[in-house]
Formats: sequence, C-alpha cells, structure tokens
Amino acid sequence: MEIIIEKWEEILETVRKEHELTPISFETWLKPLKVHSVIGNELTILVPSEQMGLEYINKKYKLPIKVAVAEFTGLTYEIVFILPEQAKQSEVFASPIKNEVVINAEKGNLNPKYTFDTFVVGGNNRFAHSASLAVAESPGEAYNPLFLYGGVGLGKTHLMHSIAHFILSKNPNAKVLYVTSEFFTNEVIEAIRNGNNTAMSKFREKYRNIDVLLIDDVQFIIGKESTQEEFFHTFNDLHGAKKQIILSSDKPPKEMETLEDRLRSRFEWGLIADIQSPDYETRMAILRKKEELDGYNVDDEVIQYIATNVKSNIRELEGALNKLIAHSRLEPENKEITVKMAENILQDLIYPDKPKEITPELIIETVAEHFGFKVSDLVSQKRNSEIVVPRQIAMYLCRDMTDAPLKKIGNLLGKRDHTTIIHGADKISKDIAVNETTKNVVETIKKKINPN
Ligand SMILES: Nc1ncnc2c1ncn2[C@@H]1O[C@H](COP(=O)(O)OP(=O)(O)OP(=O)(O)O)[C@@H](O)[C@H]1O
Repeated sequence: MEIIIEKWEEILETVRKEHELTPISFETWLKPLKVHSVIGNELTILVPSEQMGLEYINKKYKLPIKVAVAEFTGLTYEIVFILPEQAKQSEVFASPIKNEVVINAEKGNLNPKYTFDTFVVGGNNRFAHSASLAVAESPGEAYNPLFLYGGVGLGKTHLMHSIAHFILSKNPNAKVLYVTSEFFTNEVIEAIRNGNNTAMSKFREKYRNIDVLLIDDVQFIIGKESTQEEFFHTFNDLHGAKKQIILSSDKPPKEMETLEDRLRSRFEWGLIADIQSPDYETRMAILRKKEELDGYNVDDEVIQYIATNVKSNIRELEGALNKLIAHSRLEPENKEITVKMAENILQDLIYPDKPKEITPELIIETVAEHFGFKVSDLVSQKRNSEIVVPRQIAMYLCRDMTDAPLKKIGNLLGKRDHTTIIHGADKISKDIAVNETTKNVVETIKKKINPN
C-alpha cells in the first residue's frame, strides 16, 4: 500500500496523460484527490469538498484511476470516494501532514501480505529477519527494543508487520500498536494543542497500555522536542513493564545526529539489526516469490533482466514487475512479456538520467501539452486560429530539432504534405526573428523537450 501513497502524484499524472486531460480538468478534478486509506483491496480516496462533485468524479474518474493504480501495483483495487465528514467518522484516518495512512492495532488493518511467509531471506537481511522472528516468538523477552535500520524500500515495514501478525496469530488478544512516527508526532501535537489534561492522559493511556509498540521511521521524531520528550516517557514506561518495542529507521542510532543522548542510549539497549541492498540471487528470489504469490507467469529472461537492472530498492524491483504485468494485461489477449518490451517499458526506471531521445512524436506531445490540447486535436484537420499556430510550431521544432524526413513529420502531423510542413516551419522561423513572444514560447517548449 505504501507504493500507492508514495506514487500517488505519478498515478494521477498517468491518468492525466492517458486521458489527455487539459490542465484545467486536471487541476479541478484530480489534483485535489488524496489517498485516505488502503485496506485489503479497497482504496479509499478523499474528495476535499462536496462542491467538487463526488458523483461526477465517481462516474468519470473511477475507472481511469483503477487502471492507473493497477499499472503501478499490479493489483486491482476497489476504488471508493469519500468526503471529509465521512473520513472523520472512519476509524482509520489519514494524517493531514503527509498523506500518510495509519495502520491501527487491529490485525485487519495490517497489510495482510507482509508476513514472515512472504519475506524472502537473503544475505542482506538474514540477521534482521532472525532478530524479528525471535522478538515475535518471545515479545518483551528476546531483544528490547529491536531497532531495524536500512535504506528506502528494503523491507523494514514488511518485517515490522510480520512481527505484529505473528504475535497476533499466537495471541489474538495482544494489544499491538503499529504507527508511523509521523502519526505518533501528530498525536502528541494534537494532545498538546487541546491543552487540557484529559487529552494528554488519553494519549498516555493509549500508548502505555499496550503490549507491543512498533514505530516505523523513527528518524522523523528526532528534532521535535516535545515529541521526543513524550516518546522518552512512553519508552521508559513500556520498557520498564517488559513490553516489546520495535523501531525502524533509515540509519543506526549512532548516526542520528540530533538524537538526544538519553534516547540514543535506550535505542542501543536491545538489538540493532541492519538491512542492506539485496544481491542478485536474492533479487531473483524476491521476484520469483512475487510471481508465485500473485499468480504471474513471466519468462525467465525477463525476470533476469529486471534482477540485473533494478538493484538497490526492493520496492522498485517489485514495481518494475508490476508495471510489466499491468501493461501486458491492458493489451488485448494479455500480450506475453518479452525482454524487448521490458527494456522499453522500464526505461525511465532503469535509466532515470538518460536524456530522452528527441523524436517528432516527443515534440508533438510536448507542444500539445504546452498549449493544453490533445495530440489528436493538434494533428487534426481543424483550422481554427488557436490551433494553427501551435501546429506550425510543432512543424518548426520537428525540422529544427530532428533529422526526421519531411514525409514522416507530415504523416505524424495529420498526413500533411511536405510543402505544408515547409511553409508552416518557415512561417514560425520568420516570426521568431521579429516577434519576441513567439521567440519566448518556442524557447520554453524547446526547454521542455530537451532540458539539458
Ligand atoms: N525480503 C523481502 N522479501 C519479499 N518482499 C520484500 C522483501 N523486502 C522488501 N520487500 C517488499 O518490498 C517493498 C518495500 O518494502 P518496505 O515497505 O517494507 O520497505 P521499507 O524499508 O519500510 O521502506 P521505507 O524506508 O520507504 O519505509 C514491500 O512491498 C515489501 O513487501
């Protein structure tokens, strides 16, 4: 589910591109939408106000969003839209700060897929895995706290949820609370803001009355004084009562520069375990496991291609496979995935810094986007003045920035013959020499096409 939150803006961007939305439609309908929660296969999206037309969004954008989400996750989610009032009534709620979804203690709200069974053990995470299992088997007794650290997308959350699932499966009455540190911080701030003792004691009662506390990405607590203070007391109470504490962070305590010493020493009381980037064999095993769990059947060579090229982040590794599956499913008759297709579809992921090849197609898309038209309109036979000039700019840029033959440019621009292309390009070339506005517009579009 993290992937949906993390990639939400890209998901919306995909809808915008695939449906050729004009800037105004995008700003009005899609941009204000926020992920409210992801529970099981239900993705709930918050529509900020009723004026935005919940019904209209539901009718027009539900399916496009579903398809784009499937493209990013490889999974089909039921999409539900809700208004802020409904969100308030709901138990699971999104933090207003970072579009973060909070997973409560109940088992149903933990990601059901993040268990020890689905976690692939390799040289990079063997120690963290064993430590997590030991803590899950004997909470409060094995290592307390357990401090897991590692880079982005390497499985810290997966291990934390696995521990919570395991403990709850052995003891369904255990009070297990998993929160992100941002959620914890928000709760502290909220309790302080309410300014009365009841709010604070409610907060304390909640956090000190549990058996297992898991705080994800604890590095975000650092530097926030009152949160550190509250966390310090929570930690002491729970630890003193032999309740299990599990923390995750992007770095070990000794490298957390602004961490108070009294907290640093407590973090080091138990066991510190790191997770490194997976080696090739582990990457292959993770991809194979995912294939098995999701019922995919992908060619060996394609799996090898992904494992060879996506190295440092498991979220991206899985994302690459999901993207390929989603593409093949959207093709008629679930087209088989080949290495060639993988090379093509995963270009942006594998070579993020590679400059895009400048082609007439790229130019036409960029010009259309710049003026807020659909590509189909730009290349149509329409001759209204608003569209004729952008079309001629596309002709000029195709001539200026590529070596493409006139015939090809003409074909792409609505089967126009070569004299029309020469005439259109010349017109813009002359205009640039005398008209500052045209010159600036053309320069801006050029920068969009080739930012380097
Ligand atoms: N060893 C593994 N076996 C199977 N899947 C894994 C493994 N490690 C990570 N994953 C998968 O990779 C994805 C990212 O993992 P996770 O969200 O746990 O990373 P994280 O370390 O918590 O990242 P962040 O620092 O962004 O919070 C998840 O879908 C998770 O299931």
